[in-house]
Amino acid sequence: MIRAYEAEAVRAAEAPLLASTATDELMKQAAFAVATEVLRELRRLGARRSGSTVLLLVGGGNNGGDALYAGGYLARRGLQVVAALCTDRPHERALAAARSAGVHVREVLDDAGRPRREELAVLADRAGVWVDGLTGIGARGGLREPLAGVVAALEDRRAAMPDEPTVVAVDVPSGLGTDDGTVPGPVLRADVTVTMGAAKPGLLVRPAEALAGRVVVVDIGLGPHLGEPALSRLTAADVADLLPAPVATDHKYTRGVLGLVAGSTTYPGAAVLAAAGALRTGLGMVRYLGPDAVTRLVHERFPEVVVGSGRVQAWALGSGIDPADDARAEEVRDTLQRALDDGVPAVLDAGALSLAPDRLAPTTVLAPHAGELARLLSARGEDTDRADVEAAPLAFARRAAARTGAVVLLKGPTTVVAAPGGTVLSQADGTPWLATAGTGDVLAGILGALLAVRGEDLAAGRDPDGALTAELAAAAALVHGRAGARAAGGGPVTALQVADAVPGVVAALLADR
Ligand SMILES: NC(=O)C1=CN([C@@H]2O[C@H](COP(=O)(O)OP(=O)(O)OC[C@H]3O[C@@H](n4cnc5c(N)ncnc54)[C@H](OP(=O)(O)O)[C@@H]3O)[C@@H](O)[C@H]2O)[C@@H](O)CC1
Ligand SMILES: Nc1ncnc2c1ncn2[C@@H]1O[C@H](COP(=O)(O)OP(=O)(O)O)[C@@H](O)[C@H]1O
Ligand SMILES: [K+]
Repeated sequence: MIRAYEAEAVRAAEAPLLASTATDELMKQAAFAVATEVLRELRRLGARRSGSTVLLLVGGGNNGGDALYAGGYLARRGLQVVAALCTDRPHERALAAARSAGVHVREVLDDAGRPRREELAVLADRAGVWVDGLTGIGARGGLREPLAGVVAALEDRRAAMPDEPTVVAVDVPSGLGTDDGTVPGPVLRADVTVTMGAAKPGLLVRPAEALAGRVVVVDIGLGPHLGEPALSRLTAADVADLLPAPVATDHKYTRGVLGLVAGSTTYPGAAVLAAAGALRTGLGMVRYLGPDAVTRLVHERFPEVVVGSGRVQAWALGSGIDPADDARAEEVRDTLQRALDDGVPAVLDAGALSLAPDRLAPTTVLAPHAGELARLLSARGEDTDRADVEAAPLAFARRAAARTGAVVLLKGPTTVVAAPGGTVLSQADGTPWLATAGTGDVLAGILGALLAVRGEDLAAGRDPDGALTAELAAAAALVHGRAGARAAGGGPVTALQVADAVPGVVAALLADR
């Protein structure tokens, strides 16, 4: 599990260590890790960069201090290091250490405190690696001047350079929304982010995540002082522990039955895709409820699907259902109401999202994409649209979970899962090739199967804050993403191929357990 902590939690965890260690000891550890990554990047880039300069971009806080100490280590290793001071109050001890190690120091603000763009451009052009120590977790809101101007100038320069420099961010790319994952203004995009003590939420959710590059977490001993994470990301090992592996004494009813209300004469394929997702994930049985024509189509592909109602451990509702189709809408509403009354978990996709009552259960999963989430909240009196949700998916997933009392799985290039009890997870296991019609239906099936298989642990009030439900939703996103990547193999993929790749993904996850 990768755990991410907000700035305040990291600060609180640092406090006892700062009190008990020598002056700047933690900062030097952080700086050493930054220097190590710079050297690794230079090695990776090879001879082309070996003679090149390292440029330190130094702001006025401890983040700049990290960069200066790192520059000192690099200068002692024989590298050409230049520090561009973008502040009139650099960290004094770190600056002295950098100078005595041979770092060349340049002030790049004029007397009025504005960036000297030309001087900055010359320094930027000469350097193969930029170390971003402008701001870290101490920054509040979007970057102010002069740092906003410094970043804008550097981004302009980078765009004009034939050979882009490698940017190594200290702790977080400067300007990024560390806690909320937003991009509130100019941000210096990084290739590598060396982050101290623990990951930060903004490094694991979009749109900020996309500007952080490869994230390296440096252990500076905060572990025992950190509490509950603000956000987590499941790894393959975590998902393997959540997955349904049958045992010798199992039979189809002990493994879990999923009830599927999906597909319509307008969108018949959605039923096939959701059934495929569920069956390929592995469960006891799928019971399908839908129009005859759709049932025939499902049976052509999957004769093992059982038709008609009966006892189930979970429901998957809504894929390919038009809420304007009154008869089907009523069927979804009735089924959902019974599930809520009986404490049976359910995943609501597509058409079911707009049919959900105001309050749901923590074992109900809403699975919208950004546009659907905006509609869901708008129907509950909020004035939002898709662009708002895409700019702050973490905040919107949390808000929707709090508003509905359900777990919310917000789909996108990174999938954010928020539970009403506060658990938040984010998964980025897929490929952009998944952006094709029908893959969401497959995901609903995969998640439905996981809810059915773990139905006993979720039944009637057993997951009151939605924490397990949220983990299963995140696990479904990981399995779906990996299946997409595996099936695509670097090229196009269809939704049914994604489902067909799921057994291989499940087998690989279980084999590594
Ligand atoms: N403590 C330690 O020993 C350890 C600390 N560590 C490191 O310290 C970092 C935290 O350091 P920090 O608390 O000094 O804050 P930091 O991120 O440098 O920002 C403050 C500077 O930014 C400025 N600024 C603020 N907001 C701004 C804005 N919107 N736009 C523009 N400027 C803005 C602010 O200016 P001011 O508001 O004072 O005018 C001030 O100059 C952390 O990320 C990690 O790298 C680790 O090495 C572990 C050991
Ligand atoms: N750019 C992307 N990168 C990775 N995964 C994506 C991307 N775009 C969409 N996906 C994934 O593909 C699926 C699309 O689901 P959805 O929007 O419901 O499509 P549909 O309704 O056509 O089935 C989701 O699981 C989503 O996370
Ligand atoms: K930084």
